[in-house]
Amino acid sequence: MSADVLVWFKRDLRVQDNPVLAQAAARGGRVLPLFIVEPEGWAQPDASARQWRFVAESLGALREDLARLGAPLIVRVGPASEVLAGLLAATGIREVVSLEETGNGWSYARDRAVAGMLGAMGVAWHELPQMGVIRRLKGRDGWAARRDRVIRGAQVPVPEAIQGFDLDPGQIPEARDLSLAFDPCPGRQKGGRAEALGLLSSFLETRGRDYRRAMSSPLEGATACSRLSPHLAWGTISAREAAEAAALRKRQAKGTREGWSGAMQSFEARLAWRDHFMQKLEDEPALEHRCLHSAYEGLRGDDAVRRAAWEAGETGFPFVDACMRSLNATGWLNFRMRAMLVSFASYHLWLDWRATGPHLARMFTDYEPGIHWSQMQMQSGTTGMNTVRMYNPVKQGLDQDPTGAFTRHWCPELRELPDAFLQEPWRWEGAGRILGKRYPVPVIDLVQAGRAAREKVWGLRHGDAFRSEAARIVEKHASRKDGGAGRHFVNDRSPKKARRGGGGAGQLSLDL
Ligand SMILES: Cc1cc2nc3c(=O)[nH]c(=O)nc-3n(C[C@H](O)[C@H](O)[C@H](O)COP(=O)(O)OP(=O)(O)OC[C@H]3O[C@@H](n4cnc5c(N)ncnc54)[C@H](O)[C@@H]3O)c2cc1C
Repeated sequence: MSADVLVWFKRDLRVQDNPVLAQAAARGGRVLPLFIVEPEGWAQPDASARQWRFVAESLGALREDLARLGAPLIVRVGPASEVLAGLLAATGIREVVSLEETGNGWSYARDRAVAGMLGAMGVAWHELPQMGVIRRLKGRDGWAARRDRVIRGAQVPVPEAIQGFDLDPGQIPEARDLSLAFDPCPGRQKGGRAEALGLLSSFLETRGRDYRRAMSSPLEGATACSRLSPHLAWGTISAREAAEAAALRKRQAKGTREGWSGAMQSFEARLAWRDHFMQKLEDEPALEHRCLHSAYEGLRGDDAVRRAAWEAGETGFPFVDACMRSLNATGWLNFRMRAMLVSFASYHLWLDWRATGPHLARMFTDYEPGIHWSQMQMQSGTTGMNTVRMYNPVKQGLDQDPTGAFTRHWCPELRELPDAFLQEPWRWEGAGRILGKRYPVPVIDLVQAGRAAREKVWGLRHGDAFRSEAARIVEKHASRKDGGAGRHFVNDRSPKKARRGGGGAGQLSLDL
């Protein structure tokens, strides 16, 4: 029997490889494709105008794609429960279908409220699995193989046509309509399916060849990385589409010596990390707010002055400042530079990851709660199971920006500094002309702050109680050797101790 269905688009803003749309169309009745702009969600501390603008562009493109199928996207502004209740009452629809969302705490609470409301109305809500993340997972054993099966599976075909409802499509609001704070981002990536496809093909045709070598360079990484992250975060392209294209590229490159094979292998691995980290938040939503290992609770605090300097790219450490200014202006940074910004804030500035995480979340156009909060904790050393990695920003600057071109571009105040002193201007004889005048004096003493952090962190990583809690965390969240390659597909634990079931109390990797 055919039935009318409301399709609630969330972070799956595409018609291709979209099981939600396909399922609704298969019911044979009319389809109401809906996106709800929830002002309360956009008022959360992790949301920003740059993210909204990306979403708004993606909604415009989705609206056109859906219109071609026969039913343009309906956009409504308001609390999800109210919008859904109103449309369901007006149309008589009795079924809602959406993807399972692994979002922040706010969206989790919103979904529970919606489930209660739909249940009370007697409306069925079908939430479909979102690719590699598995809801109500019993344990990590076998997870990677299950994830791989979904990602390597066939794409879901686009429905040939859908029949919609005669409703006002509604305006896609501007950032100012949502009272979002001023957020200039001249280098922001654009939203929309065509942008995603363009990035995928240029990555696979040319840009990705040097992926392995160049991904950690602040200059080259912006070109050599896929730049698909905001598109994957908002679903203008599916992870399965990206993985399938990468696998095809790998097959085409077989036998050639062009480096594509290795590049694609690394790219596929990162697509798997995406699901792996999102699975952690799915399994433990509290990790957005609480240290995974309780021993780290209350260890650090907030310091408004240090945090403001860090957020503005005014810490007096040129490479840190260049990375932050670049992020603020473009909405993107490569993995290593993100990790260094967090490590510097958490260890040298001794700031709690919950104080620094919201700024980074807002600055990332690609903000994806499951990756973000897992990584914030990992790079702050609060998981209890990962190698503690403290980056030295001077060494990182010298290693990753050997010519100083990136640092000078984002910190033009330092242009005249000789290369040898660019990352440590305080050591230069002419420092008095610049420091405290055009460029800040360092906010901390790097050596002392590093030593103090090391001692505090070391002091905690001992004892049976620490180890038994760490072992529980490894059991629940760590990768297993079951992804097909016979090894951990992501190195997400301290290897020695974890292997013995002790939970990785040992390693402190210093980058000094
Ligand atoms: C503190 C911190 C916060 C982060 N927050 C986010 C976030 O909010 N959203 C986000 O998409 N990524 C986040 N990352 C991971 C990573 O930095 C970005 O995914 C990557 O830089 C995006 O660029 P790209 O699309 O060109 O990546 P590529 O290198 O081309 O990788 C392809 C895709 O794989 C996934 N991926 C890549 N690296 C990782 C990783 N280390 N962990 C999980 N997935 C990965 C992403 O979906 C990415 O788009 C964070 C990393 C750190 C250290």
